[in-house]
This record gives sequence, structure tokens and C-alpha cells, in this order.
Amino acid sequence: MTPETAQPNDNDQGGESAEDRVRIFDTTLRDGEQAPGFSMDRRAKLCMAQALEALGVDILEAGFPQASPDDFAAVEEIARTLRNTTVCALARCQNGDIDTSARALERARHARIHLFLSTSPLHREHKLGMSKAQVLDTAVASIERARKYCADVEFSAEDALRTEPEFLVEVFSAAIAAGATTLNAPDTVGYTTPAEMVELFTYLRRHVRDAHKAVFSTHCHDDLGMAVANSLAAVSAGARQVECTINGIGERAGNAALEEIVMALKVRAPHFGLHTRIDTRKLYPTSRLLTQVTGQAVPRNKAVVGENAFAHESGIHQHGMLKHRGTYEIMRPEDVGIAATTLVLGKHSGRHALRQRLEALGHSLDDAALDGVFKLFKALADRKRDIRDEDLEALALGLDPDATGPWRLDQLNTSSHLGSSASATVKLIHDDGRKVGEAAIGDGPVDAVLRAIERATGTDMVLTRFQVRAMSEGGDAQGYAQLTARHARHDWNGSSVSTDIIEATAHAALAIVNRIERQGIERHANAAPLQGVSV
Ligand SMILES: CC(=O)SCCNC(=O)CCNC(=O)[C@H](O)C(C)(C)COP(=O)(O)OP(=O)(O)OC[C@H]1O[C@@H](n2cnc3c(N)ncnc32)[C@H](O)[C@@H]1OP(=O)(O)O
Ligand SMILES: CC(C)C(=O)C(=O)O
Repeated sequence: MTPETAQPNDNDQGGESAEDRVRIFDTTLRDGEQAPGFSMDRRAKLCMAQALEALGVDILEAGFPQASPDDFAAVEEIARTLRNTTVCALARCQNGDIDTSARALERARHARIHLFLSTSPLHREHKLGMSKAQVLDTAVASIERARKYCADVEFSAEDALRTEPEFLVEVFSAAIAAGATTLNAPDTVGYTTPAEMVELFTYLRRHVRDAHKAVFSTHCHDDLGMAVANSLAAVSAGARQVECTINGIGERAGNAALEEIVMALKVRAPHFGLHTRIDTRKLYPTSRLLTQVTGQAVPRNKAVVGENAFAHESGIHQHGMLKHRGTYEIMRPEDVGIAATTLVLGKHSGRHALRQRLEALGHSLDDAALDGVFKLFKALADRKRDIRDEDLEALALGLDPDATGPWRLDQLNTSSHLGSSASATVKLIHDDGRKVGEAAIGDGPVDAVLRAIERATGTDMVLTRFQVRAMSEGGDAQGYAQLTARHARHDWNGSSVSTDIIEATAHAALAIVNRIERQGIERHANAAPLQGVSV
């Protein structure tokens, strides 16, 4: 790579001055990966890098090439693959690191070398054993070396927020003179408050020589839970690059969460008067991809991308949401790539949400009937954390939602072969003592199981909806199967949970058959046999 072949990405350059765009520098694959439990192999990194480019990050820190041959290869592969995003490699202020980074970035369309060196007294004395003058000289020499390879060079003053501000000004002024185009002041140990952030960035922009020639950047850690607030504070004081990670992963308590920064700037645009190039509708899918490649789930209550971010259980909130979504939501789920708001029915819910859900399930009740169902619903919700549609249906139809049987699954075997149909055999036991075995073939194992159950129980069903989802992460994840089937001109819901998704489906189908039988409905009420979804 030469300065000629590694010109800066026009998208990323420019001084901080009057610009109203905040550059999103994603470090999920570097700082994010440094956290215990978040290692990613090359394939996973490439897959994430492509998703991050599609998301619209401006700069993607792909790794630390000197760290290992695999990290080098990952950076090289990402650099070769991405078209629009600037690919960045981290390097210590050491010749070997710089040369290795330059080699890893050789094929990048837009490359950046990111140099870092500690500037705080604690790190100078105890970690590096360097004087101020040595830090200054080392930084300058490294920036000059990196500039020989690459026109886009970022310099980070590690532990900047615990550095003497005058010394930081000296280092940053020298860094600009040596050719650095981005200056990053990281809160490496997550120690700072938002007010201190504003103070430092204001000071730096005022006192660093030729400050307009560089983009000021912030990189915050979440040790005291202030990473996002601190990043936004830096932005409000003139930083125009934010270093952050998907789901906030990173060293120790993590980095500032990209999705939170981006949505704060979007939702509070009138306050900040700034924008990013992120396609926010890809935030949730990107977050989910990261949980899949790392096997690490995000907490339910995580801002923007957590399972509860757009879910409401309390009756008073649900009532408000049914009248106007703005009552309890400051952003739309579809804007972050989540399908819809959910009104979860539970012990805190009220009549308005219950009525709405029952109507969606096809049960229109008058006020008196609703009151009756509501009482039963509250009693059930006190016993059961997770109220499902089939529980509500049972209540609406005057059935006991806790009832089980009469059919139970005794044995289940399936076999499937790539490119051909699947077969299933089931053995069921009825409360009246019957034991019934049946076999069937289907388009897939689930289809075959459903057909076998239909035959064994003699219940016609037309499958209208089939959903499976993981309820937990990892190899022993619990799978949740939810079926809707039409029988006797009515939709019936059944669901079940198991580590084996075929078994969960069989139990969900039996739940439907049982409910039909308990209600005493003619079991051959449909003209057509089970059909619909090919699974
Ligand atoms: C704040 C941050 O997140 S910085 C990034 C942190 N990330 C990582 O450390 C992940 C990748 N790291 C690694 O794989 C390894 O640490 C390596 C390969 C880079 C280095 O391994 P080793 O050579 O065995 O050194 P080790 O990690 O034990 O110690 C760090 C060395 O780098 C030096 N060093 C630390 N930071 C810098 C810097 N910014 N510039 C120059 N030298 C530095 C230390 O003084 C120490 O030097 P010494 O070996 O002469 O005492
Ligand atoms: C390398 C730098 C930017 C860093 O990760 C930190 O200071 O936390």
C-alpha cells in the first residue's frame, strides 16, 4: 500500500467545524471481540463485516493484525471484500505493528491505520515506562511511518481522559503536524462524566494547533454505565466520529452501543442537529446476527434491540398505546427493524388490551362477558408468567386453560433424507386407555408428524400458521413451536417448548387436537385434510 493507492475515503474526511454528520466507527470486530466470550472466527467476522457495511457504518475496525495470524487474515479478507466502508486496522506505535497493518490493508479500497499510545501519567509510568517526551516522539514517528503507507491515519491517546489536558493538546497538535487525520480521545476505563467530556472536547478543539485539519473522535467504555451519555456529550462538544459496537460489546463492561448512539441522534435530531448514515432499519437484524455468531444474547431490557424494547405488559401503558403509540414509545419499532410493538398479556394487563387480543383471535365479547373472562385471566396470570393465545381462547370458550389430555405423546420417530420426503411414526395414548400408532410421510419431518397425528386422532386440521423460534441461545437451546390450525370454521392455537423442535411441534399439534376434543367438537368437520405449510 502506498499513499497513492490508499487515498482517504471522501466520506470520512473533513474537519469537525460546521459539519452536521457524525461518522460511525464500528469496533465490534476489534474492541468488541476483545471481551471474554465474544471471539469470532474469520468466517463470522467477514459475515459481520458485510452486515456492518450494509448497515452503513463509515469506518469498520476489522482487527489488530499483529495480534495473530487469524486476525491478520480476517482484516485482509475484510479489506478485500468491502467496497464503500473504510476498513481500519489497529496498531501499537511500533514499526512491526504498522508494517503488518499496512500489509493486511493492502487490498482495501479505503484503508485506515489506527495507531494508539497511552498518554496518561499512570500508563506512562507503570505500563510503558516512558517519559512525556518519549510518548510524544514515539507517536510522531509512528504517525509519520503510517502516513507513508496510508493517507488516512487515526491517532488514539489511550487513557486520554486521565491525561493532563495540556499534554494532550501537545500530543494532538504534534499528531496533526505529523499527518494524523483523526484524533481520538478515548475514555479507556469508563471513568468520565458527561460534563467532563464536554469540558475536555471543548478545550481540545480550542487549543489543539490546526484542529480544523482533523476529525475529533470519542471512544467510551461503560464501566460506570455512562459510555453512551459520554459519547453524546463529546459529540455535543464537537466530536464528529463515535467509536462504538453493536450491542455495546467490548472490554470489561463494554463500549458505547452503536444502536443507542444512532437512535439517540435520530430520535433527538432537533436537539443535536446531527445525523449519521446508518440505515436504522438494519439495527435489529445486525444485533441479532451478532448474538448468533457469538452465542451471546442481549438482555431483554437492552435499549433499542432488547426483546422488551417495544413490548408493553402493564394495562395502563397498553391502554395508552392502543389510543396513541406515542404515549409510551419514543421511536417506532419498524425504524430499528423490529416488526411491531407487542402488547404482552400478563398479570399487569387490563381489559382494553385483553379485548383487543381476543378480537384479534376472533372472539368479540360484550362488556359483561369480557368482565367474566378478565377475572379468569387475572387468576391465570397470577399463576402463570407466560399467557399464550391458546390460554385466552380457552378462557373465551369457557374451557379450562390448565386442562391437558386426553391424548398424550408416547413415542415419536422421524426420519428425513436430503432431497426426498420425510416420514414419521407416532404412538399416542388416550385417557380412555386406547393406544394408537400411525405413520405418515410428508414434505418435511414436521409435516410428516402432523399428518401422523391427524391420522392417529382422526382430527382434520388445516394448518394455517407455523412458527418456531429459539427461546434461548446455544446448542441446547429451547425451541418454541406455535401452530394455528383451522377446524370447524375456527382457528385453534397450540404451542409447546422443547429442546427438540419436532417434538415441540408434535406437542403443539396435540394441544390443538386435545382442545378440540375437550370441547366435544365433531373431529371430521373439515372437508380438506391437513395441508398448508411445507416444513
Ligand atoms: C485499550 C485497548 O483496547 S488497546 C488494544 C488491546 N488489544 C489487545 O491487546 C489484543 C491483541 N494483543 C495481543 O495479541 C498481544 O498483546 C500482542 C501480540 C499485540 C503483543 O503481545 P506481546 O508482544 O507478547 O506483549 P504483551 O501483550 O505481553 O505486552 C504488551 C507490550 O506492548 C507494549 N505496548 C502496549 N501498548 C503499546 C503501544 N500503544 N505502543 C507501543 N507499545 C505498546 C507494552 O509496553 C508491552 O511491551 P514489552 O513487551 O516491551 O513489555
Ligand atoms: C485503542 C483504544 C482506542 C482503545 O480501545 C481504548 O482506549 O479503549
